[in-house]
This record gives sequence, C-alpha cells and structure tokens, in this order.
Amino acid sequence: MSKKRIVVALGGNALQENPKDISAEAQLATAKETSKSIVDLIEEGHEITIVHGNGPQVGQLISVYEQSKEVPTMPFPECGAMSQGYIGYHLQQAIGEELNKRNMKKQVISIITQVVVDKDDIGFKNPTKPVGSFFTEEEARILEEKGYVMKEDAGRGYRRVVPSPEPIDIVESDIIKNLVDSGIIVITAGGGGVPVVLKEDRSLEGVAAVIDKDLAGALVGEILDADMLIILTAVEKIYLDFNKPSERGLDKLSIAEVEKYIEEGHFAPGSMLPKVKAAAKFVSGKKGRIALITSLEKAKDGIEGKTGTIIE
Ligand SMILES: Nc1ncnc2c1ncn2[C@@H]1O[C@H](COP(=O)(O)OP(=O)(O)O)[C@@H](O)[C@H]1O
Ligand SMILES: NC(=O)OP(=O)(O)O
Repeated sequence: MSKKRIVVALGGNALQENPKDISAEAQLATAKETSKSIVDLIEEGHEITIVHGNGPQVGQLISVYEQSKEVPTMPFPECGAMSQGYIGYHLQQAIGEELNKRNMKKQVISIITQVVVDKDDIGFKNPTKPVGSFFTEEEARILEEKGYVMKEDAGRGYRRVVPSPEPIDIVESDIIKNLVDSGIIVITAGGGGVPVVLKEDRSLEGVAAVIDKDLAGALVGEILDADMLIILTAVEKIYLDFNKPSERGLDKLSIAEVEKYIEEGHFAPGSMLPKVKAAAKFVSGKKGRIALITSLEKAKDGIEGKTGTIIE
C-alpha cells in the first residue's frame, strides 16, 4: 500500500465513547484507545493530520455557563476554543504516549484554529448542527420553552441545534502546511475550527456557530493537497435505508451516486449528510482523491480496501 497524505476526521465516539459518561477521565481514556488506531496508520508510513468533532463538548460547556449564577455566560466562539483546547490536549497527550510506547520519534501538536465563514451564510438563519447531550422528547419541549431550538438526531434522541456555516478558509493554513510538510502530526480545526468572520478592516470576529468538522476536514485536505480524507464515525459503512429492514451497506460511491442518494433522503441531516457532502467536496477538488467513511476500529482495514464506504 502506497504511503498517503491523509486527513482523519474523528467522530464523537472517538472521544466520548459512552455519551452518558462525559467526564474528563472517560474522554482521556477514550482518546488513548483512539490513539492506537491513529498510530497504527502512522506506523504504516502514512502522513496523518487530525481533525476532530466537539459537538457534545461545546454544547456541554455552553450549557454549564448558561446555567451558572456565579460567572457570566461564555460566548460560543470562546466555548469552541475551549473545547478545541481540552480535546486537543487529550489527543496530543494520548497520541504522544502511544508514539513513545512504540519508540516512534514523531512529534504531535494541536493548534487552536480559526476558520473563516461568511457572515451572510444561510446556515445562520437555519440552525442544523446538533450540540450537547441527548434529551427525551419531554425534556426537549421544556428546553424549547427556554428558547433553544431542539431537533431529533438520527433516531438517538433530541439535541439542541445551532447555526453551522460552511468553512471557507483557515487563518492558520500556512502554519499547518509548514508543520505537516516537516513531518509533524498536526491536530487542527478541532470542532470544525472557531468560526470567525473577516471584517472590513481585516480584523477577525468570532461568531456564534459550530462548523461541521467533516466539512472543515475536507478544507484541511484541500489546503494540504491530501490524497485521502478518512471520516471515522460509529458505523462501518454508509447504508441505504439506514435502520430499516431493507438497510444495505455501500462499498463504493461515485459523486453522481452521492447526489442521487442525497436527493432520495438516505442520509440524516446533522449526522451522515454532512459527512457524504464533505467526502464529495474533497473528492471533487482534484482527480485521484478518495474519501473513506468507516468506523475507528476498521480504519486500517478500510485503507486497505477491505471495508468501509469509498467515495471516488
Ligand atoms: N445512511 C446512513 N448510513 C449510516 N449511518 C447513518 C446514516 N444516516 C444517519 N446515520 C447515522 O449517522 C451517524 C454518524 O453521524 P454522527 O454521530 O453525527 O457522527 P460523528 O461520528 O461525527 O459524531 C451514524 O452513527 C448513524 O447513526
Ligand atoms: N463540530 C462538529 O462537527 O462536531 P461533531 O462531529 O462532534 O458533531
């Protein structure tokens, strides 16, 4: 298998394996497990850059601040940056330890990343990104009365949804490229990056939103001119008729098929839909690129073409 430049987008289960245990200890333990699969890929000789989600964490941070009577509410971009910081710290420590255990001399660093969005993005008018914990329908109705927008999330319960504008550019892109070019494992655009808008005077301003990390992963892949985007989530493959008796897994998808199946409504918004869109976007950027959607445990088999869904 030829050595590839790969962007790996880590899903929620790579960080909070059990959504009911959101403690720092549990997240660090999960990050240590996740690191084994990541370092397996590095050991194969691939150049790996990591993007990770923050949906549960950023939502939990926001609600803690909103409920506190002692401290002022912390704005969304700051909570996004905090989530990048502590998730990056867990992954950086876990991957570093796994590299040491295997006597590998590679270095790993996480970067607080700002991602530019359009202030007029349609996503600001229509919140779609699920964040925070899962609630029952009854709990969701009470939260709606407090002014939250709540939506059902792919059959798993109700979650708060927030605006999710498209990522346009990465402020730190040159630094990321230089680090990756010099062989460093970079953790970047965590939680899709802290969303910022570029003002007329060229200054940046954080905005209340959460960018989809898979779309941010596609952008990181574009900036690094990566060969492959791997989206690791809780399912081994993409399915048609997901969760229905007629469910069937897909091994390979062309861009035309992605568009057809999106049209037919096979991919849930806020979960699988942004993943297939991100994969298609990355692959459409340049001939020869491929995207893989599979589970963390199957990442190595997926790269070898043994499982997962390939988009090409
Ligand atoms: N067509 C589909 N095929 C596979 N999974 C799907 C499909 N539609 C929705 N899903 C759901 O999407 C989930 C992945 O989205 P999500 O949990 O938001 O990702 P992340 O791993 O990034 O946190 C899967 O675990 C599955 O429950
Ligand atoms: N920001 C983001 O896409 O997070 P999740 O993958 O955790 O939803």
